[in-house]
Amino acid sequence: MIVVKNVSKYYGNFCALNNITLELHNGVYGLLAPNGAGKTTLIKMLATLITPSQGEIVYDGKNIIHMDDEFRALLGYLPQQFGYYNNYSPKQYLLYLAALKGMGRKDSIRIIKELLEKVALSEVGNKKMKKFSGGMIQRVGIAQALLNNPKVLILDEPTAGLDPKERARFRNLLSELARDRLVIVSTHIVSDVESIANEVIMIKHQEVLYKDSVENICNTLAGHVYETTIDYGHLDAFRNRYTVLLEKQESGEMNIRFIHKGAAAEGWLSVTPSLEDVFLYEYRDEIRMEV
Ligand SMILES: Nc1ncnc2c1ncn2[C@@H]1O[C@H](COP(=O)(O)OP(=O)(O)OP(=O)(O)O)[C@@H](O)[C@H]1O
Repeated sequence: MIVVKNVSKYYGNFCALNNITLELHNGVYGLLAPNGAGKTTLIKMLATLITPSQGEIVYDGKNIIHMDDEFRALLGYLPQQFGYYNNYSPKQYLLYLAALKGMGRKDSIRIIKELLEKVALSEVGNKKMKKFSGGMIQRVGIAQALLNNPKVLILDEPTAGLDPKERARFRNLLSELARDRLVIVSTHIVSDVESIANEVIMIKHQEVLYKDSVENICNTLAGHVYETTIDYGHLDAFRNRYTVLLEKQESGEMNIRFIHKGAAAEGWLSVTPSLEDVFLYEYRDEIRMEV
């Protein structure tokens, strides 16, 4: 079990994370927030690549910084951009990394064979990676993070650049991997974690906004999400009055999904909130700034 205890991180005077406290057990945790919210900062602290300015992170009661190599032996980490050699095959690359980790050659060959099967790359194990798709490269990245059969697997934006089919395959792989370990996946894409995360952690204004099941997070908007159809001409007024989540034009009219916390008007259909609704609502200011 990992406990993040009152952790803050400053870059100079800039506070990237403020007083974060989290308890993490086996299973998949989705770390979900827009770009710049501090996901990578938290993940790098969990991977001992940077140290908290305040507070501490403990694994089974021991500070992970003091554990040093003992913690890194338990850790598998896939950074946002991982370095690999185009001219290597997955087998060559993984053998090279295994040697760096001090693993014996015979064991490495056996483990790499199993890992390539797990990430469905056995057939291309000897092919140079320069012809691989983004999804295939990410699967090599996961294989390298699994080399030491880690108890804690941390993946930073692992689905960036993947197409929907590769994303789906990736989700299935993650659920399987989380059966007997703690998996933390950071993403700004709701659908990456919605169906597989046991809990979703959302960060806002440098603090933990939610750490809960998808269902409970969705329930924070229960009774407040509606759909309706309006004339195109009323759109601006509607946008000014309500928090619009989605707009879809259909035969000259606008289908709108929106939030309202007061009484409903006639013609509004109350709908079940989704995680996407919560994401769009909670990060509406950040998202507007990005557009
Ligand atoms: N080394 C650094 N020095 C100064 N500021 C930094 C540093 N690293 C990150 N930041 C700032 O801290 C904030 C959080 O960054 P972080 O990379 O953790 O966010 P993120 O949620 O992972 O976003 P992204 O997915 O874009 O990396 C951002 O405002 C970023 O500009």
